[in-house]
Amino acid sequence: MIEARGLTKRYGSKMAVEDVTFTVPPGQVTGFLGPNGAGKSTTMRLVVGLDRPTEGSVTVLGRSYADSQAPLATVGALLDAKGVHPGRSARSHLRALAATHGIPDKRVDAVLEMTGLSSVAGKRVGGFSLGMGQRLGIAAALLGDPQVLLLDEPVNGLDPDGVLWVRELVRYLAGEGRTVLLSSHLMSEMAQTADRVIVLGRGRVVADAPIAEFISEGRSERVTVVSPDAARLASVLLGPDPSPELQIEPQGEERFTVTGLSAARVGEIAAANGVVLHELTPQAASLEEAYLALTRDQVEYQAV
Ligand SMILES: Nc1ncnc2c1ncn2[C@@H]1O[C@H](COP(=O)(O)OP(=O)(O)OP(=O)(O)O)[C@@H](O)[C@H]1O
Repeated sequence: MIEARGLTKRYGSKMAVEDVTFTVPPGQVTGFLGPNGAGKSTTMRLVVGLDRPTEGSVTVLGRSYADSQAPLATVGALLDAKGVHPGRSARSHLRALAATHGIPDKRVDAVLEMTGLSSVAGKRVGGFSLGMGQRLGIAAALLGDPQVLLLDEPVNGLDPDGVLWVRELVRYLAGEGRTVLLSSHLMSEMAQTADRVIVLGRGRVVADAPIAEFISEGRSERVTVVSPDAARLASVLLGPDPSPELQIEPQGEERFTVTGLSAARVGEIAAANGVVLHELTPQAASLEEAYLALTRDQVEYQAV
């Protein structure tokens, strides 16, 4: 469990994180989302004590990280995969890290195996691809067999197999009762990995909810309709006095989308009016749509 209460971090006049309060529960994967510069990395650094909050507090398993007796066994973090000496091998990097934290060498071999790096463990890290570097960062995060994992953009640079591997790994770890906080800009991946999401915008929490609730909130159902009699059906659906929630967007001569009516209702109205339907497809809202709608006004660096 991670608990942030009124967490605030100012760099000079720049407010990176402002009055952030959230709980990351154990046994689940929590996605951490937000536009560039929203404050995700700063928050993660505050969790592991790499930075001190200007105000507020954050605890991991009920204690501040600085008070932790065995920090690597409490929190495993992937925050910057580049912080490794390029001349060292993957194994010697992990062994050095293990030695300074009193972790036995056999755990190094176990995490090399878990992250698929056993065959390249003796190679210089400087020659690693971006994806191999990410795997090594994840191996280091797992070294202390931690109860809490913080992974900042873990799938960055991974190929599709690697992305799937991270998804299965974090789901497995959460299934064991661990706390997992994961940031990513890949929304489709996040939708398949996370149980809940916390969204930051300009340093503040703008959403904190189970993923299904976050996706469905405030978004009405959308239905794609294809009919050889599309124009007539559209005007029947609208009726003489259309409600403001009902929207019809033409997409060519025979196709349109309806917002504000269920697929069942559209089908019933079509049947009652003798309109032939070739397609009637409810469109599920996506995490990406929900995220973009929420963060439209929260973007710090916007292209003009
Ligand atoms: N050491 C620092 N000194 C000054 N400003 C900083 C520092 N670290 C972060 N910031 C600023 O704080 C804000 C939040 O940055 P942060 O890196 O936490 O965002 P982020 O959500 O992780 O973004 P990204 O998705 O781009 O990684 C940004 O405006 C950033 O420029």
